[in-house]
Formats: sequence, C-alpha cells, structure tokens
Amino acid sequence: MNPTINNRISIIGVPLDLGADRRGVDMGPSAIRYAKVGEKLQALGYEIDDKGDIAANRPDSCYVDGTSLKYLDEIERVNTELCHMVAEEMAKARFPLILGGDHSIAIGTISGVLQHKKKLGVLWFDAHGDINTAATSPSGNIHGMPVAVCLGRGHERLTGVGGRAAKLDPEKFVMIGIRDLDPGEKMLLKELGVVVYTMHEIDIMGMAKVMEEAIKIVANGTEGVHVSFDMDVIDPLHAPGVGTPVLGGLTYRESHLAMELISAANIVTSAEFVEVNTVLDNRNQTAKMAVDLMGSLLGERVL
Ligand SMILES: NC(=[NH2+])NCCC[C@H](N)C(=O)O
Ligand SMILES: [Mn+2]
Ligand SMILES: [Mn+2]
Repeated sequence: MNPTINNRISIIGVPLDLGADRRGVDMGPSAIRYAKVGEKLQALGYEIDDKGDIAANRPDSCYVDGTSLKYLDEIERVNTELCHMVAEEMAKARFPLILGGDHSIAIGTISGVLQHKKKLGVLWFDAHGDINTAATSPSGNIHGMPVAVCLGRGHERLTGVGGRAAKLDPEKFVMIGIRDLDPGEKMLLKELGVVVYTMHEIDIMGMAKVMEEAIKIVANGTEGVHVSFDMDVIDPLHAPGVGTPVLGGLTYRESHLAMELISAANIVTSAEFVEVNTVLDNRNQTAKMAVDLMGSLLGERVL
C-alpha cells in the first residue's frame, strides 16, 4: 500500500461530550482551531476546507437513556451524521481530519472511512483500550466503547452506524500507549487478538521499534490507515487538558516520533484527534500539542 498523502484536507469538528463523564471536550474543536490548525496545515502546503462543526446537544438538553449506555440516542445521531460527512469528503478524494470531542466519535469517523476503504488499518493511540461493551463498562460512558463497536461488538444501534457492511479486521488494529484497561477489556482484547503495545513495551523496545512493527502490521494488505489519537495517551505533564488522565504516558518526543514515522511511511489516509478538554487544560497547552502532532503526522520536519 502506498496511498501518497492527499494534499487536500477537510476538517470536521465534532463538539460532542456525551460519551464522557465530564464536560469540556465539547470545546475541543474550538480550542484546536484557536491553536491555529488551519494555518499550520496551510503552511505545510495543504489546501484546507474547514467544514465547521456537527451540531451536538448538551447533556442538560438531552435524554440519558439508561446508565449502561449513557446518551445512546444523541451519540448514535451525531455519529451517523459524522459517518456521512466523512464518506462524502472521501468521495471528493479529500483527507478527513476530525477534531473531537470525546472518543465515541471514532464510531462515526471509522464507519465513514470504511465506506471507501474496506480493508483499513488502524493505529489507536490511547491510555485506555476503549473496548468496553455495555456489559463490561464500569461507567456506562460510550467513549470507553468505540473500539469494541468498530470491531463489531456492542449495542446494535452503535455497530449499525453507517450500515452493517464492513467492520474492521482486528488483525489490522494496533493499540499504542495503553496503560489502563478494565477486566472485561483485557478479555476481549485477547479474544480478538488485537496487537497492543502498552507503555511497558514502549519503555523496553523504544518508540522507533514499536512504530516500525506497528506500521508493518497496519500497512500490509490494507488500502489505507486511520490514526485515532486520544490526547490522554500523552503524559498529563504535557497534555493536562484531558478528562481521564493516566500517569506514565508518552513523552513529548515519543509522541512526535510516532507521528513522524507514520508520516515517513506514507500510509495515513484519515485521522482524528480527540479528548481535548479545555476546562481542564492549561492555557490551551493540550490543544496546541494536538496541532503540533498533526503537523508531524502530516509532514512537518525540523530541517
Ligand atoms: N476515550 C477515553 N478517554 N476513554 C476512557 C475510558 C475509561 C474507562 N475504561 C471506561 O470505560 O469508562
Ligand atoms: Mn483515553
Ligand atoms: Mn480513548
């Protein structure tokens, strides 16, 4: 596979925070734009079309249907719209860059990309596995479930987003930076055979080696690679503006090196950066970091 990066990018903001327990990621798309994402990518030579935000309701104005799948109605609705928008931009041969929002939006992004790339590899950067189902989730928060959904497990109203056609192949799904898994998540990861590079492997092997292996897995035999980047994969020292921080994350350089190596491999065909929580952030530091990482992913180099 060698899909030579598209120089036309469509930005889609998804100010949804219903998948998370705390408010604040609804302002993520604004914060990332304020940190000059458009300017950065234009300076790198991309043509940018900012499609604006998908309207999402606030928790005080919608129904919390149950406690095991909180806000299922609205999350299904927003993800269905996102799925259509992503598919539409890809039909115009544009690169979709999604700004979150909580991580439940990966359900819409990935189902949209799958309409065009049936064989898709995914690099999932996260402190968490996000592979709970209603049965295993300790919180009922849907942002802890998108990986299960994209692999075909979970509530049918979520697995049904974008139609029941393609689902991801667990063998082409790689997780990086993981350090917090619930018991049910460990079981499902093993059952499905997802390759997981936890912080332990990153410490021992180094990020360069981890990425070399990960890239091989997702690039071989696929038509494209999606990067799903949860800002909480980075150590809270550098990215304090996230709702579910976990100590012991990626350093500033480890995260950039990962993006630079993906860029050099020329494999990425869509990306999303999620879970920027502006309420908890420190002078927009986490949003700025997200923009810098997008730069590295999309070709920015020191020299
Ligand atoms: N996208 C995230 N930040 N997910 C955090 C998930 C936390 C926990 N595993 C849960 O299911 O509730
Ligand atoms: Mn996370
Ligand atoms: Mn996540």
